[in-house]
Amino acid sequence: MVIPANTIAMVNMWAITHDPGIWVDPTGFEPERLLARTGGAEVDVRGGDLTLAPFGAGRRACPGANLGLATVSHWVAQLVHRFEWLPDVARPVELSEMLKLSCEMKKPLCALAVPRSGSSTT
Ligand code: HEM
Repeated sequence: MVIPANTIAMVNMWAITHDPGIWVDPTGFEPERLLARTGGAEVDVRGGDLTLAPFGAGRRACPGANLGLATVSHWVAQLVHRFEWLPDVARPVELSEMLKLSCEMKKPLCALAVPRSGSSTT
């Protein structure tokens, strides 16, 4: 195969992360599949394992990966700790996807965040 000069080539991460040859039930929402302690796979998300590379890999991999992992974990922990999350009946969760430059949710994810009693929201 000849790839013409100046072609912009992109890795199809969606196809890799939905490959049934790698993932059991690839479209199922099972975050625990990535936790070794719950029987999931031990995946190096920092680019050492191309079955899942949210920060890219190789020379141009994300230099902010460690900061990203620390801050996102912190935000999620704070949001779960400080709020109770309830479904928004007017806007139910719909997991359909839409392919743009990256894969996005077709409909925005909406939920009601209710401060937990005794928890300061500042
Ligand atoms: C969860 C958070 C983050 C995710 C998922 C993410 C993901 C990515 C991805 C996929 C790339 C492209 C890698 C490639 O081309 O192979 C990238 C590049 C990059 N990221 Fe991040 N990133 C995150 C946080 C950050 C943070 C916190 C910083 C800076 C403080 C940062 C700075 C950069 C820079 C400068 C590049 C370009 C690297 C280059 O082209 O050489 N990222 N990121």
